[in-house]
Amino acid sequence: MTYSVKEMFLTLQGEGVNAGARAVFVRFAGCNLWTGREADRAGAVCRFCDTDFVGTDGLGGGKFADAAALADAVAGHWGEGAEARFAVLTGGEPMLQVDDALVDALHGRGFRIAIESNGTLPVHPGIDWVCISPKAGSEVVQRAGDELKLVWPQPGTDVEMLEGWDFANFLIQPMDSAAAQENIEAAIAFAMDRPKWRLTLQTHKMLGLR
Ligand SMILES: C[S@@+](CC[C@H](N)C(=O)[O-])C[C@H]1O[C@@H](n2cnc3c(N)ncnc32)[C@H](O)[C@@H]1O
Ligand SMILES: Nc1nc2[nH]cc(C(=O)O)c2c(=O)[nH]1
Ligand code: SF4
Ligand SMILES: [Mg+2]
Repeated sequence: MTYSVKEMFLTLQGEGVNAGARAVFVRFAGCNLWTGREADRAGAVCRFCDTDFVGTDGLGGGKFADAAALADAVAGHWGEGAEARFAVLTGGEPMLQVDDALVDALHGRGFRIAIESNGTLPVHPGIDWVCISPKAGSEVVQRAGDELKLVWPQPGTDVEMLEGWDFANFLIQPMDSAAAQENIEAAIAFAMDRPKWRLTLQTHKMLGLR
């Protein structure tokens, strides 16, 4: 199958338990919770997205004809060295495109695979690190994984229900917006109130990384 990728880049994972890890990011085009067009944002299920995932015109992006071509490009971004190869599949919503062939091709090139998903589609069982970020007003079907990363505040979130899901780590991430400072304070208060959760920050934005 053909994969549509907005952009691809080598950086440090900025968020979550793996923050600080060298990783190739693959940003798939398209999402099922927003078209990506500003005109549609107010009416979307997910209205706070900080990312351009429309089209395939970003740096390192494009249409990849098959899994081998995409995995070769990921390996090219990583460069020499077989140790600790790490790829993060994000978007957009990566589970609209990730399939057996891609998981096998990345594993075949020695990559540990992480995913950033909204959880509305089941995550591929071959993924090595599953990060789910639930969106208020959506139906999350992927209720197990390595980290649940809740962007905060999101009115309408049933926090007690989330706490019953089968995740190894529960993370609270302040929403980046015009109200970023208030949102940081709200996320700190959340973590102070609920010891099961830990604060995570978008460190790449603070460090000037992609
Ligand atoms: C752009 S999304 C792509 C992956 C997937 N669609 C998802 O939502 O998890 C990557 C991560 O950024 C988070 N995110 C998006 N907009 C944000 C914002 N304004 N502030 C903080 N985190 C945000 C998402 O919740 C998700 O954890
Ligand atoms: N450095 C860096 N870390 C990230 N963690 C999650 C990201 C994403 O947009 O999915 C992201 C990103 O875009 N850049
Ligand atoms: S689900 Fe993820 S990619 Fe889609 S609009 Fe929301 S934050 Fe952006
Ligand atoms: Mg991002």
